[in-house]
Amino acid sequence: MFARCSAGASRNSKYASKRLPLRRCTRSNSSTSAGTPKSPPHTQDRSRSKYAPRRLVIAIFSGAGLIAGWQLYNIYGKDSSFAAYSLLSKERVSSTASIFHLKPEGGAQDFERYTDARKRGIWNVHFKQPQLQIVRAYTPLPPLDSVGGEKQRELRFLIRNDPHGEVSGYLHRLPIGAEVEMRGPNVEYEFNPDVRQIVFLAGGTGIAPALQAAYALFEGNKAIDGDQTNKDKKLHILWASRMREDCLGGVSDAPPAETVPPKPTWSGFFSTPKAKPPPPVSQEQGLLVKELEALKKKYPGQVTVEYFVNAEDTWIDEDAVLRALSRFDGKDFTTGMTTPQEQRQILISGPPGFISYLAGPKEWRNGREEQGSVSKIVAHAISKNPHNVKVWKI
Ligand SMILES: Cc1cc2nc3c(=O)[nH]c(=O)nc-3n(C[C@H](O)[C@H](O)[C@H](O)COP(=O)(O)OP(=O)(O)OC[C@H]3O[C@@H](n4cnc5c(N)ncnc54)[C@H](O)[C@@H]3O)c2cc1C
Repeated sequence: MFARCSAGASRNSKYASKRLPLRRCTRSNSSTSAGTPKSPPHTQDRSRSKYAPRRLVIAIFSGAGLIAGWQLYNIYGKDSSFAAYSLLSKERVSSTASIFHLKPEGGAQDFERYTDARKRGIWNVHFKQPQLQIVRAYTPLPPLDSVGGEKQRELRFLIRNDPHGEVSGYLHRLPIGAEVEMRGPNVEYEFNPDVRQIVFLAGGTGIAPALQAAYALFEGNKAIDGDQTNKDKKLHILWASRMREDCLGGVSDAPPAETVPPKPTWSGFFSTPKAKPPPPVSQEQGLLVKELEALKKKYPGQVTVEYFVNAEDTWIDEDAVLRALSRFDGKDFTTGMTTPQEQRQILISGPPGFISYLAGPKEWRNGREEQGSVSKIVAHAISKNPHNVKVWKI
């Protein structure tokens, strides 16, 4: 909507500036055309001198208006307008998802906005399906350490191919080199500088915001915090996938020694313990598992990951969230409820059903999507091991 307005505005101003000399030209032509009674020269001079100051004022105001309009368009309009990106490559992650690499076709200034968003928190961009004129949000993956130079100006996206989906299907059908229209960034969740420890519950492509969280947490305030403060930060990711192929070769990090508080003795009477076969470990690692492993190497002891695969009957349940909460209990947090809430956060990202299953649904109020109350698994886990923790559904 905004984009169309700004595109129109820029076109109009272009036309306006072209029309202006044309009008003047027509007027002067008509005054000299054959058959039209001519005014005596002295009358023409007088009327010219009479109108000259007014014309000058109009011209100055029009010019100033055009300049102001152009500045406003640059400041406000551009953020919501679509920019052209070209599709460089697609890397297959699994039978249903690929990582897309895109490069801006415009100048470097277009990319600065994304560099800033990366440091702030969780963000997305909109892709346009041009035939249907519909847009969908997608979450850029953070830049890889292994790439430098021009490649740092690429955007990467993990995109699931929904066989019946309008935009994801369109994107997956695009050939390499195709142009994609994108607008953004939309910063969805900005980290408070106080944040120290995060438990991230990710479902499916919700791993992309988890990787963004890692980047913003460790790299975002690096210059301000310094290396020592950065070393106190921790991120624990619980990633649930439908199939093992989505997280091939992923092995969960062991829970901390002092883990789940003992269950009430009666709990075993009412539920038969599920015997879960250990997941088959593949020597081969999926692309995203490699990225998570690289993060663990870069921040040893600070990043930990647990994998859950629905097809193997492993789920993020109350025990898993309780175990994750116990990772919060570092030396800085023994004071319990007195620590500021922003320091410890549980972030949840994935399809609406995943968020709803873990913490209750987000709610629509007055045409806006709001957080809704925190209930279900996450609320029960917090009540069993009380923490002053902020919960945010992404
Ligand atoms: C903030 C945000 C970030 C996101 N980031 C990512 C990301 O990084 N990667 C990613 O892959 N996705 C991401 N998504 C999801 C993405 O925006 C799209 O929702 C997703 O790709 C599906 O869009 P689509 O146009 O392909 O499917 P749609 O056309 O919207 O269809 C979605 C599903 O609904 C079904 N459907 C459509 N119409 C009907 C109907 N009338 N009756 C019954 N069923 C119907 C379709 O069959 C399909 O299965 C994100 C979403 C949000 C909100």
